[in-house]
Amino acid sequence: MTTPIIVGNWKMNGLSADSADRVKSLLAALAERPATGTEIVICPPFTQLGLLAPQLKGTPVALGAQNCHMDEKGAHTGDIAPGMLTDLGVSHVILGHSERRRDHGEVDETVREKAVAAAKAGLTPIVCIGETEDQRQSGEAQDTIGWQIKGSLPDGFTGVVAYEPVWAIGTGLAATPDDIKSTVAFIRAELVRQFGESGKTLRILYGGSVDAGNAASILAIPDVAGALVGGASLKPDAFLSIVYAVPAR
Ligand SMILES: O=C[C@H](O)COP(=O)(O)O
Repeated sequence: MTTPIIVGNWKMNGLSADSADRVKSLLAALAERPATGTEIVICPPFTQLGLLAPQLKGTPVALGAQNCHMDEKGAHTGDIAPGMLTDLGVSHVILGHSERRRDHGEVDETVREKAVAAAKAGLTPIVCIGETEDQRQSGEAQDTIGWQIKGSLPDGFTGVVAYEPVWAIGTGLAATPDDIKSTVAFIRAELVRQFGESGKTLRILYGGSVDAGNAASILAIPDVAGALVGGASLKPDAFLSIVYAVPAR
């Protein structure tokens, strides 16, 4: 059976005090009302990982990072190796987020190399794919996603795929359930084409303006295993509403 997964991507938000408070609120609520059977991951900025790791140890909330390098160590100023993340107790890493593709020239090939390195270090890679507004308008959404799947996911990939239409990120305009359903069906077919049997079980998340109001309808889509949540993950109540909106399957 597929384990649902809700991932909170804090992006470049969080100082020591507010991060610790946010986690405290999450843990207190989950102690009152456990979300048994759902994997919950929060991905704060690198600067908070070491501080939050002890707070999260032994709790139902796992710790993720927002990026990593593809090398184990070396002369890469300002970068973080996968082993440095596991060393802190990090278990997941987001790779190829469209904001990194946009701001840092991240391309499919580097995402693939990072996914290999992350998995080798014992991290679960969460690889992001999704079309821009221009690609959508020009009818290239599926081609784009198809190429990203081929280019970003390495042989033997066992991580998580996050479908995030770029135009839906941070805009308050989530894709409609019908659109998500058809795109996820396309992604599933591509995964099966690329990986055979194992492509049938890889988890696919949706991300892009998921909030407390739309989570239930998005998470009810049969092949959507969860959500990658940005803005709403900064508000414990909203994030928890999304966690609790995961349907029993
Ligand atoms: O990683 C998260 C996504 O980019 C979605 O962000 P958002 O929920 O703020 O639209």
